[in-house]
Amino acid sequence: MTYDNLTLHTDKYQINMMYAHWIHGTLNHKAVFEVFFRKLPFGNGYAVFAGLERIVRYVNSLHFDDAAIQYLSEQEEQYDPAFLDKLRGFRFGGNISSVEEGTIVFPNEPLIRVEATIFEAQLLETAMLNFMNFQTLIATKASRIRQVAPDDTLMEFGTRRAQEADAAIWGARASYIAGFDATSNMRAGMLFGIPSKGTHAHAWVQSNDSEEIAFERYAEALPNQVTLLVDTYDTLRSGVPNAIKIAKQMELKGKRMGGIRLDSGDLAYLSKTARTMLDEAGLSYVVIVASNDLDENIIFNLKAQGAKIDSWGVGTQLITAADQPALGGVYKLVAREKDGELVPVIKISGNPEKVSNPGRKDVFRIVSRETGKAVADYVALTGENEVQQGKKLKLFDKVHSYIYRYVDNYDAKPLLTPIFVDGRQVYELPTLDQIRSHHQQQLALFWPEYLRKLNPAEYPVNLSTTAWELKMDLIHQYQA
Ligand SMILES: Nc1ncnc2c1ncn2[C@@H]1O[C@H](COP(=O)(O)OP(=O)(O)OP(=O)(O)O)[C@@H](O)[C@H]1O
Ligand SMILES: O=P(O)(O)OC[C@H]1O[C@H](OP(=O)(O)OP(=O)(O)O)[C@H](O)[C@@H]1O
Ligand SMILES: O=C(O)c1cccnc1
Repeated sequence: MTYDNLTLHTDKYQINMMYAHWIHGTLNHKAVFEVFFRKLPFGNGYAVFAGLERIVRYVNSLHFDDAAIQYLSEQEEQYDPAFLDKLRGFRFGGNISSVEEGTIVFPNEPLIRVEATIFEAQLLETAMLNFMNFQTLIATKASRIRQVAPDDTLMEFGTRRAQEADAAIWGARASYIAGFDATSNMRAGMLFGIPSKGTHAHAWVQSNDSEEIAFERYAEALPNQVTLLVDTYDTLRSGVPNAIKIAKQMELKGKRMGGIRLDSGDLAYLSKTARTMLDEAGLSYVVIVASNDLDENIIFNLKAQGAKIDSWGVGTQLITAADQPALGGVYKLVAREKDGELVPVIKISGNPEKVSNPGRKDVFRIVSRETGKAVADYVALTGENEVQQGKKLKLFDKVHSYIYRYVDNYDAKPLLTPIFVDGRQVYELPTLDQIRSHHQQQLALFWPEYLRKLNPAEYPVNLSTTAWELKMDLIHQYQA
C-alpha cells in the first residue's frame, strides 16, 4: 500500500486529546508551544538546525482525507462522527515561527514556536519533532565530520544502512546543509539538487575475469569520471598497480583517471603507500578516496597519522548517528488561553533541568559589535523591549543566578523567523545552497572554543530577568 498523506503521521494520543478538547468545547482555545532540546548530541558544542523544509511541506499538506477518516472511524475509541466531520475540514490556521535551517543552535532555546488553537497545535507535535530531531541530529553529525576535514571532499554513502528510505534522503540533505559535498543517493540528488557521486563496488571487479580487465572496462565506460576500488584482492600488490596501468592507458587517450578508493585495511598506511606509488608514476592528480565505517574520530586519527586521503565516503556512522541515534527535542506548552486571555504555563519536574521555561518567548543572538562574534543567546518573553533597543543586558547563569555579567554595544539578531501567519506560508524556502552558505556564516559567528569537537566550551543561553522571574513565580505558585 502506498499512502503519502502524512496527516495521521502522529501519535494516537494527539488525536485523543483533540477529541477531548472537541468534546469539552475547548478546541478553539489558543495555545503556544515551543520546540527545544535539552542536551547536545555527541558531546558537541552546538547543533545544526535542520528539518524546516519538511515541516513546511507537511503543514501545507495537512488534511484528513477519506482513507484517514475511514481509519479513524474504525478505532476502539469510537469517535463521534461529528468529530470526524470536523476533521474533514481541518486546515492549519495558526502561526509558526522557526529558526532557519543551517543555523547553529543550543539547548534550552526555542527553535520553533507554534501558536494556534490547541486543536491544531496538538496534531503537529509528533511529526514536527520527528523531522526536526532526525535532520538536526544528522546535520550536527555531518558538521562534526566537516570540522575534522575542512578542505577535503566529503561524500555521504549511507543509504544502504539508513533507517529506511526517508531517513536516507533527508539525512543526505541534512549532511549537505552541514558541509558535505555530495551524496551517493540518486533520489536525494534529483529531489534536492545535491551533487551525486559514485565509484564502484567490489561486485564490479568480481563480475569480471580479472581486476585489470574490470578496471579497463570501467574506465572505458566512464572515461570522464572514474574512481577505481582497489582492495578486492590485494590493495598494494594488485589494486594500485592495476589502477596505475589503466591511468597510463587513459593518458594515452587524453583522459585522466579521477581516483582510487580504499575500503579496508590500514587506511593510513595504505593511503601513504598508494600516494607514493601514484606520484612515482606521475599520477599526482589521481585522488585517494577512503571508506569503511568512518566517522569524525577515525578521520581525525587518520589525519594525525599522516594519511594521504583527499576524499572520504561516510555511510553508516553518519546516517544512523551511530554514537547517539536520537536527539531529544521536545514540544512543550508554554502558554494557553484562559478566560479569553493567554496565560503562561509551566511544567514542573523533580529534575530541575526539566522544569520548563513558561511564557511565549523570543530568542536573540547577541553579537558583539567590537568583535563581530556571538556572546550569548538571550531568551526573553515576547514584548520585552530591552534587547531590541540594544539596552544593557544582564546575563546570568541559569543555575547559579548570582553569577552574572552585563553586555552592551551588541546587535541582537532574532533567531525565530515567521514561517506561517494565520495558516498562510509567509516564508520563502531558501535554496539548499543558500542554506549551506547561511550555515557557513553562522559558523563564522562563533569563537572556535565553542565549536571544537572535544570538550567544547559551553556557549551561554541566558533567560531574561523577566522570564526568569515569571518562572520562579509559577514554581512558587505550584509549590503553594
Ligand atoms: N590507520 C587506522 N587508524 C585507525 N583506524 C583505522 C585505520 N585504518 C582503518 N581504520 C578503521 O578501523 C576500522 C576497522 O577496520 P576493519 O579491520 O574492520 O577493516 P577491514 O580490514 O577492512 O575489515 P573488513 O574487510 O571487514 O571491512 C574501520 O572503521 C576503519 O575505518
Ligand atoms: O562503511 P560505510 O561508512 O557504511 O560506507 C558505506 C560502505 O558501503 C559499501 O560497502 P559494502 O560492503 O556495503 O559494499 P561494497 O561491496 O561496495 O564494498 C562501501 O564500500 C562502504 O564501505
Ligand atoms: O560510490 C561508492 O563508492 C559507494 C556508494 C555507496 C556506498 N558505498 C560506496
